[in-house]
Amino acid sequence: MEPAIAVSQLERHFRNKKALDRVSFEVARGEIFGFLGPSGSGKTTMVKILTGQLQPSAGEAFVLGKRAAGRRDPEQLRRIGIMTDNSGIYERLTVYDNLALFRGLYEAPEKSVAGTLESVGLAGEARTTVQQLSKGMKQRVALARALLHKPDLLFLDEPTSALDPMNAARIHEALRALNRQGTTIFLTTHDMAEAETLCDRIAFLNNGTLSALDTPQRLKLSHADRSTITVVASDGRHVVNNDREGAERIAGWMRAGQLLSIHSDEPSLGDIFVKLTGRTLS
Ligand SMILES: Nc1ncnc2c1ncn2[C@@H]1O[C@H](COP(=O)(O)OP(=O)(O)OP(=O)(O)O)[C@@H](O)[C@H]1O
Repeated sequence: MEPAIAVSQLERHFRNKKALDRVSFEVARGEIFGFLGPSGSGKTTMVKILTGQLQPSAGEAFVLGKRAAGRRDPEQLRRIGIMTDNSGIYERLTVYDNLALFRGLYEAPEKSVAGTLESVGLAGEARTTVQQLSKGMKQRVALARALLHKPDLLFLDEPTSALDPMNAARIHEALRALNRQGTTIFLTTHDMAEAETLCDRIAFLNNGTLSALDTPQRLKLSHADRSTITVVASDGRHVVNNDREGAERIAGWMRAGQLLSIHSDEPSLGDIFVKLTGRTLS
């Protein structure tokens, strides 16, 4: 099956600034793919190119088999969903009326409004005016709008930025449910925890170039320090060498019934980003 997204040697220049520089990657159908990078690294520029809002300066990008050409293709727009921020949500309309408006544009069935509100946990707020909602709820209205027509591919630019953990978790839950039903998800974030819990694979973007692309697990394993092991015994925490002598010490704690836990020294995604780029993610 052709990939959901195929990007090859993509570049975007703004005057003398290279926002994206020879970026290549593919996103398989059914994946949740995370584009991770600090502010100004080029994440939004990539989303804009893939959703037809911006023309690339060089290279190619294909979305659901069609070239992303820097113009809005109505047929393609019906197959993708885009959630960038809350803009485009009408504050003075009710939650229901906001979605009903977009349902008309997408030619989605009438019952899709209630079903979508249910899926993002807003069924009880259908008659509430948007301006009365909390920030987290507004963000869920924006998500509902992007999901309404059951897109094959969903683009999310910082979907949970500035949300409290509870609201972020609600959005994550809705995204997982959608993904289980077959929607491919491309999300940008600078939140490592979000990338790690949600994404099948992640790409690290730094100054417009990709510096790594893999599953969170493989990235962590490939950068793990295997020379030491952390042991928690009943007398405290110990770092032992990963060798014969270390094994003897661990066996000693086990024999004495004092071993509580053993951990390999895995770096966090943030640590790996710093190691690869010399920059932090925030
Ligand atoms: N329309 C534009 N004109 C000039 N420069 C731009 C334009 N859009 C983006 N840039 C520049 O391109 C670079 C990448 O910007 P982009 O918005 O893609 O980053 P980002 O990773 O999405 O950042 P953030 O996380 O802050 O949203 C930045 O240096 C930005 O200033």
